[in-house]
Amino acid sequence: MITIPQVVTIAGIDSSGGAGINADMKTFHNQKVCSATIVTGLTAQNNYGVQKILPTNKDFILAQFDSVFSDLEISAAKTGALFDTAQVEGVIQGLKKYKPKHLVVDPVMVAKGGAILLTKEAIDLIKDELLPLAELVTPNLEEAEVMTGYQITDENSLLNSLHDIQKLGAKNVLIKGGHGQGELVRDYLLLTDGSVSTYDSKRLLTERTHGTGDTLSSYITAHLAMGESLREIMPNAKAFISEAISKTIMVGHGHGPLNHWVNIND
Ligand SMILES: Nc1ncnc2c1ncn2[C@@H]1O[C@H](COP(=O)(O)OP(=O)(O)O)[C@@H](O)[C@H]1O
Ligand SMILES: Cc1ncc(COP(=O)(O)OP(=O)(O)O)c(N)n1
Repeated sequence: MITIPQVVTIAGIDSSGGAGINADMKTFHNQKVCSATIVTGLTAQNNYGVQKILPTNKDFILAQFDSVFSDLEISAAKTGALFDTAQVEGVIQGLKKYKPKHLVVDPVMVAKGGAILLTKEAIDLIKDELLPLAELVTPNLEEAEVMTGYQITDENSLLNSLHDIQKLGAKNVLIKGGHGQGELVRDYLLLTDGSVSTYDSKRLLTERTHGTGDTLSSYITAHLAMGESLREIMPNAKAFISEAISKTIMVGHGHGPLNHWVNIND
């Protein structure tokens, strides 16, 4: 008998397969954890952008929580696109009921093409009630600015943002630097003990970065389920995302998807 860590992604489906639940499941499979899904919405989406959104209703979200948690031994969960207050409420209720050991909140707000994946009202609910449940929250630079209400213009304001987001209740905070400038992409991690670590990688000059945030947060979730610490996970997570971006697969146009086959036979 083989025992495999079991995780769940609570997020939206991307019809083109590059982001959302689709990217999460490919990453989980790559990292050899077994993934369940709680679908918060469907998107008619491709690498040009998001054409249409159909959120799932709250009762159906709760029904999926009951189905998944009454059967599987879920040791880690992650959230992605949550769309509106009804979906966020359902997710908070489900998480409070089943209390997964590890929770990563990826506060997805806007897709690469500019489509809004979270309403303003829902952002407040996430800040007030979802972040206090999170072991880790993983905003990109714009999401961090929305959460704090001020702009990140330099190292100082970035460090302040890490601490201010932690004050909202998330135990650990990772601000991702993909949308920044310069030759290096720097991610900043603030841990519960107050220490800040930075993780650099070469900025890969490509538009084909659809689903980078989902892939990073699901990689981290998979390794939390395996019992690793964030300090152990982060260097490997950065190496994985760089590989998945650099070994380009030519699928679709615009912001094409990542290569989730990298290192699969290791
Ligand atoms: N062009 C790039 N080259 C290398 N790494 C990148 C690049 N863009 C994003 N990343 C990495 O991908 C992860 C997701 O970052 P980011 O793009 O900021 O998030 P999101 O997809 O949520 O907007 C981070 O670890 C970041 O460092
Ligand atoms: C259904 C769905 N969920 C999330 C996203 C955004 O994915 P993310 O990895 O944060 O970033 P992009 O690089 O794809 O914007 C999405 N597009 N669709």
